[in-house]
Amino acid sequence: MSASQKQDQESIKNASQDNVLTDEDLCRIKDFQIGELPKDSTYIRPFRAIFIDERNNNPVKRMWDAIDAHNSVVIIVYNRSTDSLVFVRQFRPAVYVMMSKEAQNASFIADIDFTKQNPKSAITYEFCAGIIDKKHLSNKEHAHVELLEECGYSVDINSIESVAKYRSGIGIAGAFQELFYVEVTNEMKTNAGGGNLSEFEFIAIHEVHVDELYQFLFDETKAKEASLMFGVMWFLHKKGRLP
Ligand SMILES: Nc1ncnc2c1ncn2[C@@H]1O[C@H](COP(=O)(O)OP(=O)(O)O[C@H]2O[C@H](CO)[C@@H](O)[C@H](O)[C@H]2O)[C@@H](O)[C@H]1O
Repeated sequence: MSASQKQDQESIKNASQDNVLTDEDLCRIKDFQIGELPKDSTYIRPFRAIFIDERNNNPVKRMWDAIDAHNSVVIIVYNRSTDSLVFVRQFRPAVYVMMSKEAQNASFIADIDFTKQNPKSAITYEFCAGIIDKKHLSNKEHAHVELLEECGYSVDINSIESVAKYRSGIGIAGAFQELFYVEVTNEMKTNAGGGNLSEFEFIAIHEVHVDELYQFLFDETKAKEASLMFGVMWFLHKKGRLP
């Protein structure tokens, strides 16, 4: 490793510890390419469902292409000390690919010229979240671990409440997701958060004051997931803070 690479790594590590990651820190992306998905991917397995549809007593053989993806937990984190919701930000390769495809009006992802697209636009705004990948842990325990790992808050697990259970990506994935809610204070922060470096997670914390949440939701320059839109609306309604 060169001296400048070492310096880069050191500055990223320090920024992560202080939790003052800039957009440049979050996406130092080079040589972005599209590769083949291996059949034994740990994260997603595409498949074709084949079945007989008997509607109108007229049996037809049908198929549906889909993905076997992990179930997940998502946590709405309200910081009472700052009257804000705590979000995480990270570079999302899938969002980058789709944004680039749209920007270049490309028919296929293989046609995208990634040298023309700034990866910063694919730094998303998300609730703290994680895949359910440990059979010995409950969904709430997964949420408890993610809150400490990504946001740095150590809370009593009993203070985490379940809000809703639903399916995500019903057209192609249908994966289960459980949404939780927890309240924290600055005193509960025991580490800088930022994610699990051994999993290459590299996450910035971003708080949005409750008075600005509604506007934040409809700011189309900030990439977000539908579950975040639902979770924020639920929170504003519950707290009587809808504008
Ligand atoms: N497809 C993939 N390819 C390669 N590596 C992968 C991968 N998915 C996960 N990983 C690896 O696993 C690590 C941990 O992932 P998490 O459990 O934090 O889920 P993630 O935040 O990606 O998605 C969570 O947050 C988002 C946003 O809320 C939800 O959509 C999602 O359902 C939920 O699991 C990642 O840092 C990465 O190293």
